[in-house]
Amino acid sequence: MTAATSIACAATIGFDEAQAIVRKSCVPLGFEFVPLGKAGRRVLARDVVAGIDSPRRDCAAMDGYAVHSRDLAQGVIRFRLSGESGAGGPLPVPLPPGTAVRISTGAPMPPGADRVVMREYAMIDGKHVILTDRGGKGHVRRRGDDFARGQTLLTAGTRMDARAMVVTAAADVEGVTVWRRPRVHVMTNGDELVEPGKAAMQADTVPDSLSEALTLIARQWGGKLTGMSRATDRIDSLRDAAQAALSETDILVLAGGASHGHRDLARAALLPLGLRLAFAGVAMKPGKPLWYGRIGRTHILGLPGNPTAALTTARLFLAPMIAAMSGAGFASALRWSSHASSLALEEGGDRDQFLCGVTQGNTVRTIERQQASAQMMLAQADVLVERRAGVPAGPAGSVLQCLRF
Ligand SMILES: Nc1nc2c(c(=O)[nH]1)N[C@H]1C(S)=C(S)[C@@H](COP(=O)(O)OP(=O)(O)OC[C@H]3O[C@@H](n4cnc5c(N)ncnc54)[C@H](O)[C@@H]3O)O[C@H]1N2
Ligand code: MOO
Repeated sequence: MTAATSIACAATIGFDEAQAIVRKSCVPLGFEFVPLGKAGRRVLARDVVAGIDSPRRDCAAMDGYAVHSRDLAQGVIRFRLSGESGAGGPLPVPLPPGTAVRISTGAPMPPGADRVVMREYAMIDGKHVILTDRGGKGHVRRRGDDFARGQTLLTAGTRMDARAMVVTAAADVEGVTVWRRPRVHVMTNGDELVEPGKAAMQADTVPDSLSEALTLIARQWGGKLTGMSRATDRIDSLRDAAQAALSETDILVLAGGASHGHRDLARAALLPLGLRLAFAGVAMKPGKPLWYGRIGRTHILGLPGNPTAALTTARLFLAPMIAAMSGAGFASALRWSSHASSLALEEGGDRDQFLCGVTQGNTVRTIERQQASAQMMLAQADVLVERRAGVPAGPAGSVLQCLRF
């Protein structure tokens, strides 16, 4: 973290500088061993190494009959049936020449047999089978064909998705070493806020539309929610809620009370708890009041209360913070992609702008009336569109950088 600024002289810094400060400050938290059943979506801190060969023995790739290819080459078509090999069954005995064994996909090949004839090319004739396929394919999977014991199958940094889960289980590995998940506490504040569903009954209240959304973002990016609280616009309410959360929290996210009003007290309330501010105010739109600091080891991210501003800054700061602290890397949450604008673009303003956009194939349309306080446009937007400060106006078709929202 750069030299802490006091609340009184908090300065506005650039968007890139703000991201760089947060990025530098957020490192993985340490690792733990978890069983596979608890490893979903976690990030590997150690490679996954195969504990066995796969397949474990030479085995059939098709249902049919295992034979010596030499017999087929010599023109034998009528084979004496000498038993069966099934996956998970007893190991087959060596196959005498001129005989065939009925075999299932995945079952071990009898020693000596090197060819499977698919059952579609077989006709049973009493205790014999007539095999008519002379084609080139052996239909045998060799031991270790897919992977061999001791081979590295997944490297540290991989997120455990369903595909990684298949590979790990196939490697006969019962658990994995993963990065610890950052514990996140989401705190909103505002005297007007009530639980969704309770506003219609109380005049002048506003449904708290951020608590559940921020919780979801925290979970989506690999955080572990340890608490939610809703404070009023009073210093002691904010301070007490923060203090109660601090001991079991790696990231405390506060929404609201970030700006300059006489009731915007989030930073002031946390100063007595030892808040060291890194920045307060970022030259971005929306999100100007965004602030960040630390209390001891806990990261404190202060989001503006305006809902679209809160969600935009959460996507651009909270998501990569969690990704970095959970081992996936800050940049893994910031994969921008190019889309052609379907509209002509105005010149960029004096702050870096992040607009709500709607993609359609390779094109993107920025939503017309953008407001930090808006909420309905979030129902349509699927990306944030970057418009840097001062960029020149551009015609439709101009390429824009977009981030899945
Ligand atoms: N004099 C100035 N006023 C404002 C400035 C400024 O620079 N100078 N900045 C504006 C900007 S930009 C933003 S963004 C807002 C953000 O202000 P706060 O972070 O202090 O947010 P609040 O005042 O607490 O709330 C603003 C607005 O959002 C609603 N809100 C807050 N939390 C929630 C929630 N959990 N669910 C739903 N809605 C929420 C709140 O009711 C207010 O309407 O400040 C400008 N002002
Ligand atoms: O910066 Mo505010 O987030 O525009 O409304």
